[in-house]
Parts: sequence; structure tokens; C-alpha cells
Amino acid sequence: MPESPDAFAIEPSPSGRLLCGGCAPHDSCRLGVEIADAQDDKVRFDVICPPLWHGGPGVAHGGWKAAVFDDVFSVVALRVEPRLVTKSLSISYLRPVPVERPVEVLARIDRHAGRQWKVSADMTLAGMVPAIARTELRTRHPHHVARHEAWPARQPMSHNGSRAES
Ligand SMILES: CCCCCCCCCCCC(=O)SCCNC(=O)CCNC(=O)[C@H](O)C(C)(C)COP(=O)(O)OP(=O)(O)OC[C@H]1O[C@@H](n2cnc3c(N)ncnc32)[C@H](O)[C@@H]1OP(=O)(O)O
Repeated sequence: MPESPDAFAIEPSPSGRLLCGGCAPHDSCRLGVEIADAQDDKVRFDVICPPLWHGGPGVAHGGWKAAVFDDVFSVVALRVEPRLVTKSLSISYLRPVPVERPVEVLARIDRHAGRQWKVSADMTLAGMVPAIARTELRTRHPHHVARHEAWPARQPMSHNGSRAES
């Protein structure tokens, strides 16, 4: 019988990194995120924006910052709970971040009760805070991925061939 799509768990890579499914085959984080120091409910990260992710000239794309925050939030909570999903993500973009310049991100669990998690983080660069963010995570239901795989197949097709929302 095929293994359930919900059976997956993020394991350390050959070099000991925690990586998303897209980066695991490369054994490196393509967003430029590395764990610098981990304590129980907070983790500090060294982060460098690869030039690939520039938006304006020489500065990081806002989507890169969002992906970095999504990753670090997962890492800090995954150390406690391996089955997580992001419910919401809120970012304040306060200053531009240059590409290829080291920045630090400190993420901390603010609250955890049952399936509900609140996690926040600051990005700092040379004593400035170019971005702050907070998230709500949920512990995944046991059949989260299988339900998501089944859900689009049930949606009716729209006139242009795409599936309509319901
Ligand atoms: C460390 C390595 C580094 C990096 C490793 C980490 C990698 C990077 C980060 C990964 C983290 C992500 O980005 S995860 C990807 C982004 N996030 C998502 O795709 C989440 C999509 N949203 C959801 O699945 C849902 O909204 C939830 C689970 C968040 C809702 O949770 P909740 O608020 O507790 O509500 P809940 O009662 O469970 O469900 C609300 C309604 O949604 C329905 N529902 C819930 N789950 C599902 C489901 N799977 N499929 C269909 N429907 C669902 C329920 O039946 C209900 O319908 P009704 O009763 O109201 O009708």
C-alpha cells in the first residue's frame, strides 16, 4: 500500500540542516537561512539574501523576506512539533535589506496551546530593524495533506477551464 502523504516529517539533511522539501535535495537553503543558535523557545538565524532574490536594484524582494520568515517560524516550532502548517503571516517592511549582506533573525514562540501557535521574529541589520513579523501556526490535522489532495478534485471547473472556488 502506498505511504500516506501525511507520513512525511522534516529530518536533518546529510549536513545536519533542517530544510524544506524544495531545498532538501540540494542540502542547502536556497533562501540563505542558517541556524546560528537554538534555545528552547527561540532560535537565532544568520541570513544572507542571495542575489537571485533581489527585487529593486541590490535590495531583497519582499517575497524573499516573507519566505524567510515562514521558514524560521517553522523551524522554531518544528523543534517542538513536527507537524505544522502556517495559518497566517503578517510582516512589517520597515527598511530595505541589501542582497549579499548578513542579517540576523531572532524567532521566538510567544504562545502555544493545543494546536495553536503564535510565533514572532525580528530581522536586524547593523543595529537596525528592517522587518518584523508574526505568524499563527497550526498543528496539522492527521490527514491534512491527503484532504488537500482530494479537495481540488471535487471543485467544479469554470468556463475558462480553471477550477472555481467554492
Ligand atoms: C525546518 C525546516 C525548514 C523549513 C521547513 C518549513 C517549510 C516552510 C514553511 C512551511 C509552512 C507553510 O508554509 S505551510 C503552507 C501554507 N499554509 C497552508 O497552505 C495552510 C492552508 N490552510 C489550511 O489548511 C487551514 O485553513 C488550516 C489548517 C490552517 C485551518 O486551521 P484552523 O484554523 O485550526 O481551522 P480548522 O478548524 O482546522 O479548519 C477550518 C476549515 O478548514 C477545513 N480544513 C482544514 N484543514 C483542511 C485540509 N487539509 N483540507 C481541506 N480542508 C481543510 C476544515 O474542515 C474547516 O472547514 P469548515 O468546517 O469551516 O467548513
